[in-house]
Amino acid sequence: SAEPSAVVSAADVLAVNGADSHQYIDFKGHVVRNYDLQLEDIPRLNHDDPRVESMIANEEPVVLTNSDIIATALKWDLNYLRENIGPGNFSVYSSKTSKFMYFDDKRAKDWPNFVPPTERHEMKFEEFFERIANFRSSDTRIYLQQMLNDSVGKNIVKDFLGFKWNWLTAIQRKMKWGTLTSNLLLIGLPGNITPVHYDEQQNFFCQVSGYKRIILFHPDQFKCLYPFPLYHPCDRQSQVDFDNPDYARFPKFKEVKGFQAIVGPGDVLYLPMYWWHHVESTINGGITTSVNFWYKAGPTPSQITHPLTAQQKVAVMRNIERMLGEALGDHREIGPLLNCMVNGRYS
Ligand SMILES: CC[C@@H](CC(=O)C(=O)O)C(=O)O
Ligand SMILES: [Zn+2]
Repeated sequence: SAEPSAVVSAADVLAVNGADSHQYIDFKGHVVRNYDLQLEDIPRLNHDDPRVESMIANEEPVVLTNSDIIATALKWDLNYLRENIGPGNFSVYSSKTSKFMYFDDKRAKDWPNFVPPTERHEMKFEEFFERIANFRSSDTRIYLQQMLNDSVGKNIVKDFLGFKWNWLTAIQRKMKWGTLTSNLLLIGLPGNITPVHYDEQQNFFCQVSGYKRIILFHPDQFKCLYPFPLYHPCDRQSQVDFDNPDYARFPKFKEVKGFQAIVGPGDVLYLPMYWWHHVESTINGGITTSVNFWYKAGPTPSQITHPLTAQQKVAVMRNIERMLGEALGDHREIGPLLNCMVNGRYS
């Protein structure tokens, strides 16, 4: 893990997190949480470096620096957004901790002991702006996470149209990705954390303001990250709490190997589908604004070669869980049936 630096400004940490109990380190000038993890750096290449396309083609994460993909959004500070974002409603999540774990509330009814980790509130941008401007470390934390839609003002539309669509569309076509499903606008407080999870879409994660530290794991680390069951509200999210790992329940977490990157204004992280990622707004980087581009996967290749890739094995495991849930008619029967199938026979 990154060596804890000599001095982390306690004032920085207290200012945003109050007297929380976590240790922080200074990673390349950015104050981030200290996790006991083996992390290598993600490559950083200029966006017009010829190696970029082959890394994306090989589904290897890479940070594109000085990218002008969303150059027109670099002026999106909170004042500009308040003036131009429009009259629409925004999904703003609140959390009693620094963590904002995603959950599918439609599934919560099937899990009686499930405690929602966050609450979703609909509010106008003006209200969000006021809450952020007056945030004190004792307040409940908030995180705006809203898909850009046609309710945005004309200046935001103009900025959006100004994104480097010819580059994005060329990559989408070359990589045979599916459609662009959405652009999520993310505005968070220093110290906000999205715990480690994977998505089933290709992602260009663009940093507009502030700094985020992103920890990534290859899809072949599935066995070390113990995702919730597919039918659980927190499907695709790891059960392991990085701040307090339960090594008794999740012993292979000790062996996990990962990567990390800091993204700042103008940086774009290519985040390949099925790659696990933990996202953290640095303590000393100010309010963070990000915009992502989620693309559906392309069609399954007609020729499947063996051995299967890690991504394909994750897709196979998900299909088995999904099919068993349908066949058994009750997600609670999936574990016992799989144990019956594997214990003493394949294990
Ligand atoms: C969704 C929130 C997260 C980003 C992410 O997980 C993604 O773009 O897939 C973050 O920035 O906190
Ligand atoms: Zn994600």
